[in-house]
Formats: sequence, structure tokens, C-alpha cells
Amino acid sequence: MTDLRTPPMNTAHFATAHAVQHTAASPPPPVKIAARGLNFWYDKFHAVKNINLEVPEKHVTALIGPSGCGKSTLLRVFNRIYALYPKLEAKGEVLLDGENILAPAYPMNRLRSKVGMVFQKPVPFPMTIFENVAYGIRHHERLNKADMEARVELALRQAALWDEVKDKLKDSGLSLSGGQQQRLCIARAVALKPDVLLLDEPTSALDPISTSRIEQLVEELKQEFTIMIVTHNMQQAARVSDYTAFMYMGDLIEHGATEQIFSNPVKQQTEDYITGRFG
Ligand SMILES: Nc1ncnc2c1ncn2[C@@H]1O[C@H](COP(=O)(O)OP(=O)(O)OP(=O)(O)O)[C@@H](O)[C@H]1O
Repeated sequence: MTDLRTPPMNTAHFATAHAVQHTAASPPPPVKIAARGLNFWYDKFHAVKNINLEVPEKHVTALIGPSGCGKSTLLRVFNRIYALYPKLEAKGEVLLDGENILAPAYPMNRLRSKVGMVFQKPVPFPMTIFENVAYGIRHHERLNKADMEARVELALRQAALWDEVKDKLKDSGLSLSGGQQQRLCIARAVALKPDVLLLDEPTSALDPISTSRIEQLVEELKQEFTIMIVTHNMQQAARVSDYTAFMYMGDLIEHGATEQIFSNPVKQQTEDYITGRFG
């Protein structure tokens, strides 16, 4: 068997953390979310073209590709954010546990509780740290005070923020540092106990220490959540993801185990991109 931990010379600077090897004893993980013949238009502009992609449960899938290739658009279709805006149209299917979330009959409330999203720039609500986390929970569940407190604590622990904020839960979310604010946004997302977490360049506005903190956190969160992360940072994709999907001009060019994509890509365009020849 090829040793995927020994990358070819031109990709030697990518240390990939995860070797995804499927054998009879460890079959591939079940598919949590899948795009089937997925297309997306911003009015007349065809931004995402006939994408077929299977996202394995409780693993991290990275979406990579040059600026403008459609990574964020694809991620957003996965929680139907586009439905908030006119003239945007998706065709095809996104199956979450086998159900098409793009079908008009799929309840938006259910989708919001199953698929959480974290954006590039942390945007805490202008309210206390506690309320930032409790706010979304209240929309979906009625909890008594003690249960709500326990739930907020759990979410803040899952986001590796509890120890830093437990004594100032009544302070404004905006008083936190950028890295802490991003973890607060992650706490807000995980508080709803979603199945899937969509992270759109979650560290691009953060310093290296906060970035490494979030990367560690992603590693922990995948025990419980299916994670998709858009990143421009090749090293980050190699470090945090189990699977990588490479997009170019709206097309999905190649998708596979991160080890394979970074050490032995099948398509020339993928190799050119990860070795920095374009993009
Ligand atoms: N609101 C919009 N209206 C019209 N076109 C848009 C809109 N948002 C994105 N696009 C276009 O769709 C294409 C894909 O954009 P998208 O943001 O998904 O790319 P991306 O790969 O995430 O890029 P980046 O890495 O720069 O964030 C681009 O050509 C972009 O100009």
C-alpha cells in the first residue's frame, strides 16, 4: 500500500494529520449530507455547477479552491441561507439524512436546528455572553432556568471557552477578544445541538494562537458533529480535515481523503492549486 504520509517532494510542506483508510474492518463512515446534481445561480450567474458530493458523518471535510470558485456559495446552499434573498436559485438536491433540505416543504426551523453555521468574521449579538448562547436555544426549546444554565455551560465548554468566561457571563459578548468571539459564535452554533457544522473561513480574521485554538477545537468537535470547513489556508485544510473537496470555477474538480488529495491528487488542476502554481 502507498504510504500516504510520505508526500511527493513538491507537497512536502503539508503535514496531514489524518490518514483515512477504509478496510473491511473499518468501512467508510455513513454519509451525513450529500449534494446531488446541485446547481446554484446568482440571478443569471451560474456559480455552482452540477455538484455531486458526499460528506461523511462525524468527520471534517474541507472545501478548497481559488477565490471566487464557489466554496462559500456551496456551503451556504447547505443551510439554504440563499432563500433569504431574491433572484438566487438552487436546483438539484441536498440530502440531509436522506431528506432533501431544498424541498420547499422541508421546515426551515428544523434545518436551522440541524445545520449550524459560523462565519468568517465573528459577529456576537450585542448582548451578554450568556444571552448570546441562550438566545438561539429559546427559539427552539423551552427550558427552565437550571436546564438553560446547564445547556449554556455545555455549549461554552464544547467551544473551549467556558474557563475564560465562566466568571463574566453577564459581560457583553462584544467585550471578548476576536478569537474568543469566534469561539462564542461556535458555542452559539453548537448550543442548538446541530448534526452539521458549517464553518466559512472561521480563522481568517484571527491571530495564529486563536487559529490554532480553533483548529484544535474542530478536531474535538468532530467527535460529535459533521463538519464542513471552507479555508484558503492549505496547511489548515491538511491539518484539520479528513476529506478535501477542490473546486474551480463552480465545478467540483476532485474530492477524496485529505491524505490522497495532498499527496497524490488525480487531477492536474488540483495539483497545480495545492502546489501554489495558481490561485
Ligand atoms: N451575492 C452575490 N451576487 C452575485 N454574485 C455573487 C454573489 N456572491 C458571490 N457571487 C459570485 O459567485 C462566485 C462564487 O463566489 P463565492 O463567494 O462562493 O466564492 P469563494 O470560492 O467562496 O470565494 P472566496 O474564497 O474569495 O471567498 C464568484 O464569482 C462571486 O463573484
